[in-house]
Amino acid sequence: MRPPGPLEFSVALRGPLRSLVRREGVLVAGAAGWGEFSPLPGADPWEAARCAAAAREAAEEGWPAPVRSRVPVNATVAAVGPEAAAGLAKRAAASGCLVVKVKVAEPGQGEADDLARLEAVRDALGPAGRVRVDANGGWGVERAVRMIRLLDRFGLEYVEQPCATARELAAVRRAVDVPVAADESVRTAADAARVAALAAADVVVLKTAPLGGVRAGLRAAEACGLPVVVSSCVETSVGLAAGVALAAALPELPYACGLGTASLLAEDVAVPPLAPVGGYIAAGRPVAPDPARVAACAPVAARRGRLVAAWRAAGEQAAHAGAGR
Ligand SMILES: O=C(O)CCC(=O)c1ccccc1C(=O)O
Ligand SMILES: [Mg+2]
Repeated sequence: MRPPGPLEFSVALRGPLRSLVRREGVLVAGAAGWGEFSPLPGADPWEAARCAAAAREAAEEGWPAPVRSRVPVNATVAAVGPEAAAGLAKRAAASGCLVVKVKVAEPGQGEADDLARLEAVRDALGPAGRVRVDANGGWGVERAVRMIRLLDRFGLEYVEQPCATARELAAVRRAVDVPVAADESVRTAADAARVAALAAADVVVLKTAPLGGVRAGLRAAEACGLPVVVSSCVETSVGLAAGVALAAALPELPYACGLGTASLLAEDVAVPPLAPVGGYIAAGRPVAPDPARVAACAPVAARRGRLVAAWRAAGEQAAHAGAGR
């Protein structure tokens, strides 16, 4: 039987994560299963090509064998007010997830907002909880050093992408005791090696879609020789399965992964969603879209066809560039 053609989806987030309010893309089927193509808004054509390569790998090739049966995950808290942040952290803890990543350095907010949010999350989790922060490159070096020292009152597991560039990350890392994680600074295996060569990070965050797939993620981990955290781009459960496959195949996995993001979407294409139970996502569960859910997640009529066209263009670009290979 011929696999169904690419299926378009458009789903809102329950609340904004930075400027991200909606995720759109296509689900593609192949001999190995299902892949998701959903580059983040603002992805350049090369990144979109790597996203297409990741989707093609998922659909056509499948993934390397897992070396663990389950993947620990963190909960993700957007730059919301302290009451809302405490509520989310309590829900995470009650579900068995004691690691929470908190967004900081939100444009338009100040130090007091970050401090209040961190205090609320720390109080909600209690001493057994672990808290990490993600600035998405929003601080300069001086501000980062100052904020990291202030926020470390609440005990930071690490600080993700405090500044925009790898050189700035290195300067921050020399000045603070809190481990530094590189996210936006790593979109290729070469980037991962450069972060390591610059001593810019203690931890590298890897995302399967912008890297070009699970195998590309394994190569990036090897290229840097640093501990890695696998994180999502807030994909549907089909895309999250690739992140789980990477996390499950890595030789070492010392940190909880940012893959517990199905709950950030208002709707999903799979039943049940690929969500954590007791703080872990089971590895190796094949995820296929549910036809009724896909129909419910279809883009409005006026926008149909646009996402398939983007997928085809990115696929051609990937074939030329050898993305993900
Ligand atoms: O890592 C997590 O906890 C969730 C994923 C996340 O934060 C994220 C989601 C979409 C785009 C960027 C990011 C990011 O880590 O910066
Ligand atoms: Mg990040």
